[in-house]
Amino acid sequence: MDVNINFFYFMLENLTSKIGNILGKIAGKTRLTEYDIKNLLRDFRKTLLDSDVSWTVIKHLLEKIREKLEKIEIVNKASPNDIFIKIVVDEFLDIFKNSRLDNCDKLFKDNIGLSTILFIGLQGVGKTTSLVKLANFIKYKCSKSVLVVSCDVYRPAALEQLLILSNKVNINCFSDYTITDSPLIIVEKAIKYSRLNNYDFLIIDSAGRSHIDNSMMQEIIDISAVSKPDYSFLVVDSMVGQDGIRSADIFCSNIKVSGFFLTKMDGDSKGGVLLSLSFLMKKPIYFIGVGENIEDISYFYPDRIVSRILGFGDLSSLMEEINNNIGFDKNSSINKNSIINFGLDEFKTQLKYIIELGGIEKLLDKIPGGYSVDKSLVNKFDNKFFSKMIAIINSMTIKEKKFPSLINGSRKRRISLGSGVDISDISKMLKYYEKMKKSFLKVGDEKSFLDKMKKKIL
Ligand SMILES: Nc1nc2c(ncn2[C@@H]2O[C@H](COP(=O)(O)OP(=O)(O)OP(=O)(O)O)[C@@H](O)[C@H]2O)c(=O)[nH]1
Repeated sequence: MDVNINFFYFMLENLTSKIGNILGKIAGKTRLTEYDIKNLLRDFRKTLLDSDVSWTVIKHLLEKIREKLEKIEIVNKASPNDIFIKIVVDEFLDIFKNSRLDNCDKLFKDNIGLSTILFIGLQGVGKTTSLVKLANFIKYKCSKSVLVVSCDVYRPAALEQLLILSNKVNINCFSDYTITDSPLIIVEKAIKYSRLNNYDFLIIDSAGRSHIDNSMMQEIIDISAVSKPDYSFLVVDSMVGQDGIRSADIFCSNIKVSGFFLTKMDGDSKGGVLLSLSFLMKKPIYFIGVGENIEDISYFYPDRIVSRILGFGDLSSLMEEINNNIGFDKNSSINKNSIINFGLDEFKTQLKYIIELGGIEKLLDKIPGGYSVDKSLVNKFDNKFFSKMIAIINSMTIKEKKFPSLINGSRKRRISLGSGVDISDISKMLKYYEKMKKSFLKVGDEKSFLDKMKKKIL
């Protein structure tokens, strides 16, 4: 198990995080001059802009951070780096203070009678998928009965999509209405049906439009008036940047939105939209969507998003995923013996982990600075590449796997025949293995900035 930690250190070793670059400029200083602060904030502004944080939020943050930096006397062992990070993280977490809803399943577990939840949002943001994700969450995690209904009368495919998705996870979908029924009639019928059948939750999918217009808004206001939702979740696509903020503003000024469901957080989203939404709308983020599957729903953990925005990656989620998928203990320490005994069988296990965790691209997405890694480099290390290396190792004898230095030309020819790969690939694989082992040993000794940051985050 210890080897796993070293493996991730190996991944971190050659990467630089955005914040790491900024802090590099003040490393070793005992105090910050006015000039340092000016430069620090200028670089930091760029980091925030790159992370899709809106200008109003940036201005607020820079002001607060400047104030604190100017006031702070650097005492004892605290370095300007540590102080700067602490101030920034505190400010970010302050913006997310409404969103610390770790126990929001309690909200659903504690309901009495019928509760209604309304899903609203623009077309294609992931409304229907998120609605079924939440229905599934409430049914299976909170042990409550759930009915879903679509009142999108404009697109027959909308009902069909909801039916298909909800059937997949055995969630009941209300469809006892005619095509001439208006959205309000459908909602009234669904509420009546839910009450008669003692459902705990009714989740309503409203029609999405490509842009907000008056008739759409009026329809949602009317649905909201009829269904009197206990929660109205505005679904926002985290990839859309500032457009998401503008539409959220219009929704929030017209109807009572309880909070947000941010989708597609598994994509290239840099997290800034969440910060902007939280600051500008002053409403909590309840859930995030982290994939296309129904199980891909997560509570919103502010600290994880903060580390993503700052370019530290999403190490906590990554470690949790590893834990869930392969029983990895994040508290285990680096053990030199396990690195020294790191043979090709252990190497194969690491390769399998990468495949199980969704490939190198998914991993990079969550480690510090990972998103900034050259994509063409990432493409070279796709799952095909890892599977090829596994096939090579599978064609080796036990002795060869333990003592790879035994693998000479004739052994390579035999392995090449057995695994169906070129001899050059075997040499490449052995080189890669040696490099990884060396890095493990080296990183095991180092206390680099990223090592320290990793500990702070985990
Ligand atoms: N990667 C990823 N894809 C998602 C996520 N949530 C939804 N999607 C995808 O986004 C696309 C649109 O999702 P829908 O649920 O149809 O979106 P919608 O808002 O209901 O769309 P309309 O019904 O047209 O208004 C689908 O391909 C979903 O699989 C997510 O968290 N991650």
